[in-house]
Amino acid sequence: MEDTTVKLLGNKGSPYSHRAEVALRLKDVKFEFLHEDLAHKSDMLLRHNPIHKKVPVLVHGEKPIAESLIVIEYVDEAFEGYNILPSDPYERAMARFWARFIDDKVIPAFWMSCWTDGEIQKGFIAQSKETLTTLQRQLEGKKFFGGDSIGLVDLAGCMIAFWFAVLQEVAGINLLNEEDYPVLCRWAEDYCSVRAVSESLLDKNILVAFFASKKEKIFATKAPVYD
Ligand SMILES: N[C@@H](CCC(=O)N[C@@H](CS)C(=O)NCC(=O)O)C(=O)O
Repeated sequence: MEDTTVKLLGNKGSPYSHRAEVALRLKDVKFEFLHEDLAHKSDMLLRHNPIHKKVPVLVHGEKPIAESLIVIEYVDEAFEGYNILPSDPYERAMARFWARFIDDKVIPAFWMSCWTDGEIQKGFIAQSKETLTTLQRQLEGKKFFGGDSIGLVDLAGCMIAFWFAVLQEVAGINLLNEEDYPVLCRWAEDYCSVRAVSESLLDKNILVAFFASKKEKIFATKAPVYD
């Protein structure tokens, strides 16, 4: 008989892992969450994602799927129920465009704004403000990027909705705030209160403590630190 079990190799502290987990919860897929300690990766992770060695990896039966945005699309296509991507081809293309914009532009500029200082930081803060303003414009007149319910771009933006507040608190900056980004902040609250999302999130204080304990190392390397 064909193996149809679903396993998610993930880590609750990872926004990329969160994307995959919420996708499965939205679809009501029964899955086993296999926690990965990223300082000591399991053989299963290394075997299933030998190229990037990162979470998330979805394992459907014997088949591994890596890279969070690809996992979301796979989950949307492989399982019935909730539609994460729009059915209209143009709308799908636009959702993919904005999800990529978040990964390629919004996250890197914000991350570097947190872990640099002086003139270099000023440059990243300017970039970050521009990307957040551009993204906020996409939300005008809508509850979620996906419309009335969350979709691909909302999942892609989970780091903005939850992790950015943690990072800026630890870094001591105040980039994403109510005054400058009222629409994004309202969206962040709405996103975090969707059940599939809140069930997947760690307590914010745990994340603050985690990043605070790694602050100097991250500042020095500009990269996430897992050990
Ligand atoms: N582009 C990847 C990024 C995934 C990623 O960066 N995962 C991190 C956790 S937040 C990871 O597993 N890092 C382990 C490592 O870099 O060694 C995706 O979208 O899935």
